[in-house]
Amino acid sequence: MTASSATIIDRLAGGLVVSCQAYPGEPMRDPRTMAQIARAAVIGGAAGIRLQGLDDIREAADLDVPVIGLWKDGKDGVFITPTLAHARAVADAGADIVAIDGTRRPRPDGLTLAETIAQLRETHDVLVMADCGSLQDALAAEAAGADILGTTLSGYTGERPKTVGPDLELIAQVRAACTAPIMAEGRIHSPADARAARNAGADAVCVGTAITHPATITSWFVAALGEDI
Ligand SMILES: CC(=O)N[C@H](C=O)[C@@H](O)[C@H](O)[C@H](O)COP(=O)(O)O
Repeated sequence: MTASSATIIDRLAGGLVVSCQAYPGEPMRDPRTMAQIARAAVIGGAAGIRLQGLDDIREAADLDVPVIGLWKDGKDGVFITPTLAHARAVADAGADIVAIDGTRRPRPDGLTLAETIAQLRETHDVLVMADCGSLQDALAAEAAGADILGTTLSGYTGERPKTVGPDLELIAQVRAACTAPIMAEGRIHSPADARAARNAGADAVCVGTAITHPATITSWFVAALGEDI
């Protein structure tokens, strides 16, 4: 790890990363809008920002916090920065950390996770966050050379139940078995959830929907108003 890589990890330690993503067809799906939300999150104290899509990453070039970039291609199976080519493009767009699918599933380009990380490092000086779905994924991702282990895909790959809040059990399992920094991510919907994720052993916490997806947040309130008391 280079000195600058260590600095980036240090800057995220103990902090909140805000994931700013809008989905295809949604009104806020616009790189400028996502960059504005990212800047607002930084004003609020975000230690890092997670952005999806090459244009969104480029648009946020002026942020002075580390940017975790990814490129979602597809909706099923391996779709988070699924190939080496996607990973290189995310790095070229300016991400400090490239988030890639960190599961043990076959990748579309036929490379293993270890080969992907090694070949990315031959061309780019970037950190790699492995988006994992289970302890087995995290162990394999650490062995493959990932710099950060994310719990991003817990509940989405069939190996773990989709918990109502964050998968605290998985965070604790990864803490006990791995030494790489852990990013708790996925269904962290409140400050209390974020604190619980840290208490379970996460080094940093990434929140998306509960901060940056107003359609979902609105639906939570609407559902609550529709409940009988
Ligand atoms: C599973 C998947 O595709 N996760 C994506 C990864 O980038 C995003 O859709 C999530 O919003 C992000 O992980 C943050 O999680 P949450 O929005 O639950 O705070």
